[in-house]
Amino acid sequence: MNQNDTTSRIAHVFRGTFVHSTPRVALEILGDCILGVDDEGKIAFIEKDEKDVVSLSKTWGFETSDIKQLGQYEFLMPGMVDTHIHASQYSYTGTALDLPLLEWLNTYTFPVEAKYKDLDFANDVYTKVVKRTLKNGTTTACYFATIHTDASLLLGELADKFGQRALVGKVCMDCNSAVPQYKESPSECKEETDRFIKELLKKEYPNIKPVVTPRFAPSCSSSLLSELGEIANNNKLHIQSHISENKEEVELVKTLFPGCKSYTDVYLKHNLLTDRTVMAHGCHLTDEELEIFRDTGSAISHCPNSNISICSGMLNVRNVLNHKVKLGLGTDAIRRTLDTSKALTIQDPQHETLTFEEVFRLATLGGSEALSLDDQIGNFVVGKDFDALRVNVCIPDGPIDLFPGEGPKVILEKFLNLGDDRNITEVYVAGRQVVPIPDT
Ligand SMILES: Nc1nc2[nH]cnc2c(=O)[nH]1
Ligand SMILES: [Zn+2]
Repeated sequence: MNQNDTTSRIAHVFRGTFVHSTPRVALEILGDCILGVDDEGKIAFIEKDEKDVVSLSKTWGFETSDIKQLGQYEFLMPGMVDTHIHASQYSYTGTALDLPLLEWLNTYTFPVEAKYKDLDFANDVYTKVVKRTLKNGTTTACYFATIHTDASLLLGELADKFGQRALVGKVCMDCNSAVPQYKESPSECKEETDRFIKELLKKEYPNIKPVVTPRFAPSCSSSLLSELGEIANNNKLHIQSHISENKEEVELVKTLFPGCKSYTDVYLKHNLLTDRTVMAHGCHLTDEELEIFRDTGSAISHCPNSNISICSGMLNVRNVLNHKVKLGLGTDAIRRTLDTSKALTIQDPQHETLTFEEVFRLATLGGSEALSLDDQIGNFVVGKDFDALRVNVCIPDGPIDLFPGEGPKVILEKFLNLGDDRNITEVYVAGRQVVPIPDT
C-alpha cells in the first residue's frame, strides 16, 4: 500500500524498540523504529531512525499524536506460535505427570477427552485455554481438540471470538482397546472429518483453519490413515500428528506396521508427510527419518515440557536444524528448550547448545515456518500480518528486576527467562488488539 491507495488506512503506529528474527539472524534489534499497521491488519511500513515524522505522517495519512510511543523498558516482538497444543488437556495441565506416555494416555487423557461430548464442559475449558494462551502471548495456536466434531467446531468459534489465529484439529482415532468408548468407527471418522472441515470452512473465520488430525499411528488403522492423507491432499489442508515420542511407542509402531521401515515410513506411505505437516515430539527419529522430513518439507514441533514431564526423551534440536528440517515449539517451551539443550550438552560436551536468540526465533519465525504460515506471520516484514506483543519488563510488582546498563538484548533475555503474562501488556493478531481481553 502507499499514499495513493485510498482503500487501506493506517490503524496503528508504534514507535520504539522492536525485536524479531529473520532467516539470516536469530535476533535483530530495531532501535527507534516506527511501524505502521493498516486497517487490514498488515504491516504497512517500518522506518528506522526516522527524523521527519511529520512527512511520514503525511505520506501515510496518520496523525503524529496517534503514535504509540514505547517506553525505555518496552519493546514489540512478534507473537508466539504454538505449533502443538492439546486444548482438551488444559483442564489437568500441571497434574497427572507420573506415568509414561502409553499408560498416561489410557489412564488420564482418554477418559478426560471422552467428556468433550458435553458441549458445556468443552465451552468452559476451551474458553479458558484460548484466553490463557492469548494472555501469555500465543497469537497462533495449532490445536488438537477431541474426536467430537461439535466441540471441535466450538474451539474454532472461540478462537475466532477472542481473536486468536488457530489451526484446529478434530482428532481422528479408530483404535483404542484400553478405553473403547473413546474412539470412532472408521466410517464415522471419515464422515465426521469431512463434516468438521466443511462446517469450519463455511464459517469463513479469517484466521482459523482446519487441520487433519490422525492422533498417532497406534490409534489409527492403515485405511483410516490413507483416508486422512487423501482428504488433506485433495483439499490442500494442514496435517498434524505425533511421532517417535517415547521408545515403547516406537516399538509398538514397529509391531503394528511391520511392512514399514520406520515410524516416519508409516506416515510417508499413507501420504501424510507434506509441506503442511507438523509432527509433535520426534525425540527418537533417526537421521534417515529426518532426511525424509526435509525432503517432504514436513516439520517437527518440539515439546520439551511434555518430553521431560513424562520422561519421553530429549529431542536434539541442533541435529534437526542441521538436517534443515523446519521446527517450531509446543506450549510453554522456550525455557524447557534451553534446559533440554543444556542437558544434551551435559551428556555430550561436543553438543552445540542452543542460544536464547535461536530459541526466540524458534518460538516466533520458526513456528510460522513449521506451520507454513511464514508468508503471513512470524516477524516484522512489510506486507505480513501484524501479530505482535507489547512487552514491558518494568511493571510494578512484576517478576523482573532491572539494573543500570541493561540494553534491549538483556531485557529480552530476562523477559524470556523470567517474564510472564504481567509483562505482556498488549497483544495484537492481524492488527486487532486482543489483549487486554475485553469483559464480556
Ligand atoms: N504427549 C502426547 N502424546 C500423544 N500421542 C498420542 N496422543 C498423544 C497425546 O495426547 N499427548
Ligand atoms: Zn500432543
